[in-house]
Amino acid sequence: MRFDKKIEIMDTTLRDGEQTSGVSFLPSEKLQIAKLLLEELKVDRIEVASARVSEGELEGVKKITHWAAERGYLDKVEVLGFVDTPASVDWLTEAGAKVLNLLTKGSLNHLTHQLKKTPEQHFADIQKCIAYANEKGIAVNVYLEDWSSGMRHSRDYTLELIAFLAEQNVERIMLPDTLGLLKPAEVAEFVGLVSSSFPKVRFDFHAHNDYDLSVANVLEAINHGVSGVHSTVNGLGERAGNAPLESIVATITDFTDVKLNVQENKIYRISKLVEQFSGLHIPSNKPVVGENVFTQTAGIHADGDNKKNLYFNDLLPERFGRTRKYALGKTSGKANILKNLLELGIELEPEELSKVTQKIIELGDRKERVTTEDLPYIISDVLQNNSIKKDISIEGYHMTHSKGLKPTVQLKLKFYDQFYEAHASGNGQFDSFMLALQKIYKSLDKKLPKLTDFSVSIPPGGKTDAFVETVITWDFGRIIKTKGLDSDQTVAAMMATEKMLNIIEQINSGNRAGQEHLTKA
Ligand SMILES: CC(=O)SCCNC(=O)CCNC(=O)[C@H](O)C(C)(C)COP(=O)(O)OP(=O)(O)OC[C@H]1O[C@@H](n2cnc3c(N)ncnc32)[C@H](O)[C@@H]1OP(=O)(O)O
Repeated sequence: MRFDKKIEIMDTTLRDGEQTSGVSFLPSEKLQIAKLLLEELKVDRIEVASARVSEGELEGVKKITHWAAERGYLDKVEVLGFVDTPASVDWLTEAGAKVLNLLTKGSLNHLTHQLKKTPEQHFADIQKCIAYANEKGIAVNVYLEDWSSGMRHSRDYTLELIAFLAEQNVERIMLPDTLGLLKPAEVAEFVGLVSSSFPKVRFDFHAHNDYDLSVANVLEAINHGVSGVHSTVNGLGERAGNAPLESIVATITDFTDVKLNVQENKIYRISKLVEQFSGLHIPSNKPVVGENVFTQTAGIHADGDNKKNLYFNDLLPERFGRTRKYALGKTSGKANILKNLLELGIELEPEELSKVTQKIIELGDRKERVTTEDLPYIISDVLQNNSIKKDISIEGYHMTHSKGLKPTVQLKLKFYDQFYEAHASGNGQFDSFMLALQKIYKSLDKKLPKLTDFSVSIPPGGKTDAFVETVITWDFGRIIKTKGLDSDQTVAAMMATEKMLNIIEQINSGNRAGQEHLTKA
């Protein structure tokens, strides 16, 4: 069954989302999130707090209601409150809020064991609370807490409560799967039953994700008659969280005929803001907002995309303010690398492209992570290496760096067919390495050039796991510059030094390839 009607999204990141263990938003952060949710993303309503929680919470709600009143959004800002007349309603009044989401007990189990009241007493308390809220100019929606268990185990009570509320001055009845225990088939049955039994009532469905079924359950609830669903950004919420806003927007848009007000292209921005304020990192494979979910890794996929976007589905990244990426690693073929080169505006000859591909595969085998930003460094490294003969190589090293002790390096060098080892300690690891190298060169009756400049750079973006490029300028009467590339700065410098040793060796033996690396002094 499908309903071609409008569905409201009520986002509760600021109330249920904040019930995530360890998450607490500052009042100013709550205001920023509220503004983004209502003004940019354009969700229909937001729930911003539970009543009575704390002074800080009161301050946060006041900030939001003050702003919402100026913008004409007060009826979209909701606060959860309890059946505790007059406390919660008075709290809302002080906070300037105009919509109470009243938490009633939707299962006999919760009513009997937590409130220790009879249904008659509870209904009378609810009636009193609604009347008091209305007297204060506050509209009321009603949560039936633990509604899902109620429908399973105390259905008569739960339906009686709905029938009672249908006669009260309430805007909506909200059906929470408080413990996240429903299967989609049960959502279909329970929502179908209440919406057909009470056709005039507007129902919201509130999913939890304990069995990872929140999104499927939201779709079932929509298909069986609710007029609103609840979400949180990044699926924040107690235990396994609530239905993630980003996923329900994508699935409702693609799998139902329902039209939402939400602006999909703002989803990523708010997801990152909530990630930052909550301190909870978004898993990289989280649908829609995870770092990797629009990244193709396999060479075959990039090839298919080059030919006819063969590996696209309806979840186009641009819908959510994102872009498709092609990862670089051991499963990259040339097609993946071409995609990245295109982005950077770099063109390579076919032979150069093969060499760069080979290098990226090698790095991938060593578990090194390569990004688009690393690519120019890798290209330059591969192309320089390519023209250098390797008569001299660093075969092994052991470096120490400890507090209170001088750094040391044990170095093993291959000079043509012979192996040499030396140990040295200096001012830093690279200095120790150079001193050890000097010892070996001295024993060979050879001199090292003077190091005249040393620069280190990383690709833009400031990642600590980025490749480091070290460029060293050497003076041996003539000037040469060599580069090294590695995720470790000292190793990058050692690689640049190894190149220098080979270039000088080639120049001294009259090899033209070596001459190419000379710089005019
Ligand atoms: C579905 C949900 O996620 S509901 C989320 C509800 N929100 C919150 O719980 C917000 C955070 N909670 C709090 O800050 C506090 O629990 C407060 C301020 C609400 C209450 O604090 P306290 O007065 O210290 O009570 P405490 O937390 O120990 O116990 C809860 C009390 O509320 C009662 N209660 C539980 N549900 C309800 C309800 N729907 N309406 C009224 N009272 C209720 C309990 O019976 C208990 O009362 P008792 O001590 O007389 O037995």
